[in-house]
Amino acid sequence: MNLQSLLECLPSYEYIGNENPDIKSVHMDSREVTKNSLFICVRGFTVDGHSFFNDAVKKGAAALIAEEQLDTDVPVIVVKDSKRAMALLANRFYGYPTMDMNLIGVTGTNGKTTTAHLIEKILTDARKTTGMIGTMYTRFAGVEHPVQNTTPESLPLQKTFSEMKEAGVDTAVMEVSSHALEMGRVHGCHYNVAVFTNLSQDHLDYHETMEKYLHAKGLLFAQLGNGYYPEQKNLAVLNADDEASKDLLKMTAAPVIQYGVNNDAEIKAVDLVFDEGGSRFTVKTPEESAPVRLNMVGKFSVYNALAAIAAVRMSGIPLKDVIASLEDISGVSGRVEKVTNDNDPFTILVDYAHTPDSLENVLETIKEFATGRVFTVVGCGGDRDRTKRPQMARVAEKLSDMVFLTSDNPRSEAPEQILEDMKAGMKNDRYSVIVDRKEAIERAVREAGSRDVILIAGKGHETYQIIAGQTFDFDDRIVAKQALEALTDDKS
Ligand SMILES: CC(=O)N[C@H]1[C@@H](OP(=O)(O)OP(=O)(O)OC[C@H]2O[C@@H](n3ccc(=O)[nH]c3=O)[C@H](O)[C@@H]2O)O[C@H](CO)[C@@H](O)[C@@H]1O[C@H](C)C(=O)N[C@@H](C)C(=O)N[C@H](CCC(=O)O)C(=O)O
Ligand SMILES: Nc1ncnc2c1ncn2[C@@H]1O[C@H](COP(=O)(O)OP(=O)(O)OP(=O)(O)O)[C@@H](O)[C@H]1O
Ligand SMILES: N[C@H](CCC[C@H](N)C(=O)O)C(=O)O
Ligand SMILES: [Mg+2]
Repeated sequence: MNLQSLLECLPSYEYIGNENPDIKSVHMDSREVTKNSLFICVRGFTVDGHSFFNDAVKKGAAALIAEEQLDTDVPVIVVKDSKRAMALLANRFYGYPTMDMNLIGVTGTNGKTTTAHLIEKILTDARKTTGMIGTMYTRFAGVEHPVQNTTPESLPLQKTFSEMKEAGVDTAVMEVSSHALEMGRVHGCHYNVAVFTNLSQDHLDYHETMEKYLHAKGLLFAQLGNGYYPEQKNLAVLNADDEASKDLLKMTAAPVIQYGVNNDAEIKAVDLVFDEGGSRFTVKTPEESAPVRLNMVGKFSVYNALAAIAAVRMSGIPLKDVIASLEDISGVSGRVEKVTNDNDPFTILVDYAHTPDSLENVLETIKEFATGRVFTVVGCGGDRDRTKRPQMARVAEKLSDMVFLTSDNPRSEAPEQILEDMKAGMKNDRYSVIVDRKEAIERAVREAGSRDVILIAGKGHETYQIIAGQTFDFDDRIVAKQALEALTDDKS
């Protein structure tokens, strides 16, 4: 595509000159620039992409997008906000790929990854060609690609959509983070369905207040088509039991369907019975009712299942098939994942709870069925919301017999300081502070007795730990298994 044609998507820009090079690729990282490409200079949180324009030109960039005039021989197109411009350019360069597929976006504080997986499972069982973008990976055409963000920046995102389109993807399911919505990463994505899981405290380091955090989530619903045209099917799926839905309802012009357990909802679970392995309930839709056996524990899993049922309403998949798919799932990697076998002396669960609300939900579920003591190994991420630290510690203490406060991903922060912040939430002394996560897990395993449950929270599927900016191999499940084996070896 030639430069002038590419630029047609921008509402305004400044470009003195009339060169019109053919643009073969678009990049936001100078290290990835190839010949005859367009390089977009982005001012980041860490570095300013403008400082790499010379490198980009040396590597073959034929034109630059920047927020200021740059001293170079190639055309420089000056825009007000290069990140916003990038979203529009990426969409145009890759041929507006989301116009040619169904796109389901899932947002909310907790449950996005899980709900997205449930939706993906229902759709693939119904023989739809699906794509998935989220915290754990980007997955389509049978291949998983590693990711850096839950929702990627617009340029890699639109590239992925175009690859999905090429691979014949009919429906893409994606997690949409509040950061992505706020920063415009999903600007220009054509959503058919937007799903809201819930809202509770997280990310206040970035959003500052719960109102602004909710506003960011609302952007997904505001971005949804308005449903005025019958051929343009759109649906907003809201959680009737979450207060925030009242605001989200006002932010969308699309038709709305609500799901819930307590309040009135079109998709409602009634007669809930919980057990150690999951739950049984009856799901009621406007047309029919049907029994469900869910093999994922806790009330929060029921909400995720209801959200998934509502999200696939427009796909035409019969409810009985939807339920069969949900009943076939025993969980998502790193979410309430059992490390131990039935004949082990106690139970070890690895879970991705990294907010006060998710930790509370998972611990309440564990407590309901635990016949022994509950031990919790937990930390908080560095360079993230500090105010959630004492809250998470408090929740852990309230619902556990013993807490091992330890490091999560300290990132650039001092682990000891994060633990100090957590300690501020503790009201009694039923806890130990063990900075090294491996040691903390080993201690919990050594101290657990028969029938006890150890919850290792916060890192779930993660296979790494980031300490002082460096990434090390670390997997809670492997460390726990090794600790358990060491224990068995000691005893024999
Ligand atoms: C705070 C934040 O959102 N940071 C994101 C941002 O990084 P940054 O601003 O630090 O980038 P930077 O390193 O300053 O680089 C600026 C520009 O210079 C370019 N560059 C850089 C070096 C170089 O040699 N050449 C070059 O051209 C970079 O490609 C970039 O275009 O842009 C990067 C590329 O898109 C993101 O990967 C990165 O996410 C980081 C990893 C992150 O941790 N983000 C979190 C806060 C986040 O977004 N989380 C949400 C999930 C939240 C949830 O749980 O719901 C998410 O969607 O992931
Ligand atoms: N609907 C829910 N409500 C509250 N907590 C939940 C819900 N679903 C899952 N959880 C808890 O939250 C944890 C994270 O779940 P999941 O990974 O699905 O959320 P997420 O929204 O994708 O998180 P992230 O923001 O990191 O992408 C789970 O391990 C579980 O403890
Ligand atoms: N998407 C979340 C994941 C947090 C996972 C936790 N292990 C941590 O590192 O804080 C975030 O980026 O805030
Ligand atoms: Mg996720």
